[in-house]
Amino acid sequence: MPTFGALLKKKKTHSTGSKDTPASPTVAEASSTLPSENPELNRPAGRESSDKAGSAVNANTNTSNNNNSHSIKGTSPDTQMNPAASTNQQSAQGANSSSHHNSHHHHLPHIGSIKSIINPTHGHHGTTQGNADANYAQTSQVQGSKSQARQTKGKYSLEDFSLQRTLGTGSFGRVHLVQSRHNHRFYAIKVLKKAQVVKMKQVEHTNDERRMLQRVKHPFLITLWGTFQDSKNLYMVMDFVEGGELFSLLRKSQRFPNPVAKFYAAEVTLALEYLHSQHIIYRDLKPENLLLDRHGHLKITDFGFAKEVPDITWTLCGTPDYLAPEVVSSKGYNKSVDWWSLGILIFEMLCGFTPFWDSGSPVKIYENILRGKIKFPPYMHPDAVDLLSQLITPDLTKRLGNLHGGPEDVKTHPWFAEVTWDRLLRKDIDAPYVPPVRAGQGDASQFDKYPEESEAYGAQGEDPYYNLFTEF
Ligand SMILES: Nc1ncnc2c1ncn2[C@@H]1O[C@H](COP(=O)(O)OP(=O)(O)OP(=O)(O)O)[C@@H](O)[C@H]1O
Repeated sequence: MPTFGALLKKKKTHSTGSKDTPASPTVAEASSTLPSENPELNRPAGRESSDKAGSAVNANTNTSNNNNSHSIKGTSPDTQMNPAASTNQQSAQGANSSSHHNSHHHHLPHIGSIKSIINPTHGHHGTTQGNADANYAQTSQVQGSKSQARQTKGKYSLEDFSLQRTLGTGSFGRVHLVQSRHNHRFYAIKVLKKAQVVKMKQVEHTNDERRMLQRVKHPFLITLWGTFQDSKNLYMVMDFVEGGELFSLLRKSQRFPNPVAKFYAAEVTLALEYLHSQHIIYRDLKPENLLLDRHGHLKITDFGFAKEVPDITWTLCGTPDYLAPEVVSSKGYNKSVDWWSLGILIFEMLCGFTPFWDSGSPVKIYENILRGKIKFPPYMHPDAVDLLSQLITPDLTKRLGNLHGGPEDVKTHPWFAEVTWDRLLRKDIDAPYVPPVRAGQGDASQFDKYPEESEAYGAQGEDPYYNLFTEF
């Protein structure tokens, strides 16, 4: 078993660049906006893009242990409000972190005292947003892949926001907490340096990220409100997911009790089911990319590797620990890779380390993946062992999720027996851990602190990459 210290570091995303097979024509730019979007601010502006992934989440329902008291009439206290919309003002206190969250701190958060998190009898006080999600859930099943894309291109500009602290950094830039100058709500803006994106051959992935995020709408996926760009950077405006990364919670907890892991795994399963129904493979599942909203529900962030793939693709990308053997050995692959990664995620949540981890060396990890031997610790529930054996299996004809029954096979596995899937989708089940955040205040205390950069955004000037990010 790896030492705990070695595991505190975040896992790096890897990519060989954009070599995917040509995906089917991407969804056309939206012809209509969502009803909640405010058309006020449709500026013909530049574009921005973002790349790579990190982790951020956001959520929108009240649960019985929700301590938020900040509802604005008629809306969820959460986000789901167009940054440009002028609405009732919330207190515009500057965001800011007070208590820095120390990821090396080993105290256990209050997740041990979970009520039966999967038990539907606990639960629920849906807010407006929660109901909106529920409505969505119902209609989405019917509509299948006919979802409407939000209009995101060139929708905002830097002047619409006041920039606050850095929430996280990635390979191409950083993510900032920002406050809308219009509705005074808080958002997260991912800033990507174009030069860095180009240098790392991630132009196609960055454009894909924007396109995929624009398309998706699901309770457990981050919402992208808009994108823009200046001569140096691409910008993506997203919900601010206040509760921090699942990664931090997991490292503090060392490992999750069986029902806690089950709760998070179930929410991820629903998100994967949805993405796959849209013919999108996610390809970068890991706790670093799962954010907790203020109520403790998950939001998957970082669509830097998400791809529309009707059939198969070949790119080597993702994070070594989580790669399926067919990716490592450069065979064509499909959505089955996400089910493999779900297995790795569940393993990591239950054990505190990934099954193929090996002194942090990607090459050794790849060897272990191809060898395919997993040691399940004795404390792992037999149902979990059975599920993981079926997810983390190199044989694509045997991998759960990739069989005839599709995601249903995963959802009906005995390990998930107590999960009431429809209620979970409505966020009608209390999360096992509610992050201690001051809701709606731009409270970034759940995020690590990062040194701020002095270079100002919004530079005018020549843009050598003007033709590469036209969708932003
Ligand atoms: N919507 C959000 N709300 C709150 N925090 C966020 C949000 N999006 C991202 N973050 C924070 O910023 C970090 C970096 O974001 P992200 O992973 O998307 O960037 P990246 O450039 O893709 O990173 P990487 O190179 O690791 O893939 C995340 O780990 C998370 O902590």
